[in-house]
Amino acid sequence: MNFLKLLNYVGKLHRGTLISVRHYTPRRALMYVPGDDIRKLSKAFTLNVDCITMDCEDGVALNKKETARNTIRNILDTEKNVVKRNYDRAVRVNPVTSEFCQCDLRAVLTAKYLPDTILLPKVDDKEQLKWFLDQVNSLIIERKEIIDLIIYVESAVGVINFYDNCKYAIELSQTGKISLAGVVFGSDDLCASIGITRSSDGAELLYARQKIVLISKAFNLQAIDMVHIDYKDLAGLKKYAEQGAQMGYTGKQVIHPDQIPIVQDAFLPSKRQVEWATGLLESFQEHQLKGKGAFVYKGNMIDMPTMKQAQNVMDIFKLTSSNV
Ligand SMILES: CC(=O)SCCNC(=O)CCNC(=O)[C@H](O)C(C)(C)COP(=O)(O)OP(=O)(O)OC[C@H]1O[C@@H](n2cnc3c(N)ncnc32)[C@H](O)[C@@H]1OP(=O)(O)O
Ligand SMILES: CC(=O)C(=O)O
Ligand SMILES: [Mg+2]
Repeated sequence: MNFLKLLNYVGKLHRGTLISVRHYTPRRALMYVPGDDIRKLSKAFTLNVDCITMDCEDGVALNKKETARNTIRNILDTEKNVVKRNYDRAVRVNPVTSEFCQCDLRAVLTAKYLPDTILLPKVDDKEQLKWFLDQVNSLIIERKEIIDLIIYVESAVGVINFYDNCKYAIELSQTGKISLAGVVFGSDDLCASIGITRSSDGAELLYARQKIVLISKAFNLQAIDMVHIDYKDLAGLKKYAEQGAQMGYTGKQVIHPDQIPIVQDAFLPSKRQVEWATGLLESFQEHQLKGKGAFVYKGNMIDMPTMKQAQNVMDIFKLTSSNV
């Protein structure tokens, strides 16, 4: 059996943990750019980054909210950066509970070219999602495009309601023009919501960090890990990025260009991992044909669950390597 047939075969045995939605947009690094900062916006579009998030929310001062949404609208109205690009063009609007959300949505969703993705911060409950999805669907009802939605978990209430919120957003998005694709862990707002003081090892965030990735994967959603605000600490960033990838996160938020390559490397399986997975899958198939469910590969006992882990590595590699 050749390798492609083998992959199809194991694919039938195990549909990867990742994404059963209509398409997969890699978002290893999701980079914020304040929507009112033209210099940074221009620079962002020259960078090799999976996702550029033009921000209307917390990276923008209260007295610059209008400037930010108008600047983003202008960018969306121009053809530049629309074709021949391999980045996700996203907008983070203000939360539903703010006075700005409706104006942000109107500005962004009546533009000549729609963003690929809308990020909705501070999602606490189903009522907020209902209001938001009604607004979006009414604004883009006549448009051909379908937009990805990414929601934020960043409050005590948001963490508690997270499962129900995901379920509800998926139900609602099945009938509309916006489709839930992922979740962002907003660790800084969560610290503020709970009264957390950050430590160097992040132990105080572990429960929420694990709960968010667990529930996201239960719904086949992308999970995007926390921001590393000490943006000059690239060693610390690498450690947290690799840890997030090990935990099952599919990407991480970044705030500075220097953070991009470290994060994008961490969320793409390495050559060594791909070789390990490829060899394991081949060996698994050979042993299956010989009637052996458990065997030894590189010193470890392998059976079906390890084969599925190897398949995950290959799934992530195939889904994200298109952007490399
Ligand atoms: C918790 C949250 O909500 S996180 C999301 C909200 N926060 C943000 O969006 C912050 C985004 N980041 C930033 O604004 C900036 O990186 C800061 C304020 C942290 C540091 O900014 P600076 O002091 O300008 O950084 P620095 O001088 O190292 O920048 C180097 C170059 O990268 C550019 N740059 C820095 N950050 C960004 C960015 N996020 N996007 C695009 N370009 C950027 C700078 O403009 C500069 O380019 P230039 O020399 O051509 O002007
Ligand atoms: C990224 C973000 O919004 C937060 O950490 O609160
Ligand atoms: Mg936040």
